[in-house]
Amino acid sequence: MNRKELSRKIIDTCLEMTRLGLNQGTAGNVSVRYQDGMLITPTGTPYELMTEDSIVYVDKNGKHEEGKLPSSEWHFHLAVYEARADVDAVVHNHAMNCAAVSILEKAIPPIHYMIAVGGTDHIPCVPYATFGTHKLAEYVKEGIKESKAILLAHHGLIAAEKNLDKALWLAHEVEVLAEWYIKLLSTNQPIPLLPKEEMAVVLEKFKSYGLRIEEK
Ligand SMILES: C[C@H](O)[C@@H](O)[C@@H](O)C(=O)COP(=O)(O)O
Ligand SMILES: [Zn+2]
Repeated sequence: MNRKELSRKIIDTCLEMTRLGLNQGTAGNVSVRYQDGMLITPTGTPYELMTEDSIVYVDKNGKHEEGKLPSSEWHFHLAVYEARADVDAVVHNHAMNCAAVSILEKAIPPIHYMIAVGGTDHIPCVPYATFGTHKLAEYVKEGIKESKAILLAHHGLIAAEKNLDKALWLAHEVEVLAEWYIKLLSTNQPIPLLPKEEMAVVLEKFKSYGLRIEEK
């Protein structure tokens, strides 16, 4: 895809993220790896007002093109691309249930085998740091090596995948897991978890299982 097509795809992903109920207002941001850096949504801009020209190129050193302001979270988007050569798209949101679990500063444990979507047996939660900081990017860089989906304490979710469709799919799956977890916590009952051995089996199976769509 050329830059214009990728920019359109970024905006469509943002709009779909809101349509799926995974975000609200101007929260969240989306990027794709591009040349030696990335294309990313602009800061503080309602998704429905974005055009292809609004999308900002940021190089691998964090230098952005003139006349445009990238998302305040450009540090952690770059950090994801540095940490993982296997992902080319990043979605960040403040989805209701993911944010709720992140406020508890909890990882989502193996309540259901779909927890394996991130590539490990839980969805980690990285420590809190102020939005838009190097500190937050440092935490993200470590966390994302463990799992393609991570919670940011007192903030929200990051999902990284090979393309935007897959990253959004992952974000949606994790929001469902987070909703189940919040419901389970509210029962005040002990929560049975899948054993490590079973999660190892599922994780192995997931290596050859994936979303069978290629991005258009
Ligand atoms: C304050 C921001 O909303 C922050 O939470 C950031 O993480 C976010 O989600 C949206 O910021 P940008 O509009 O700068 O991408
Ligand atoms: Zn945010």
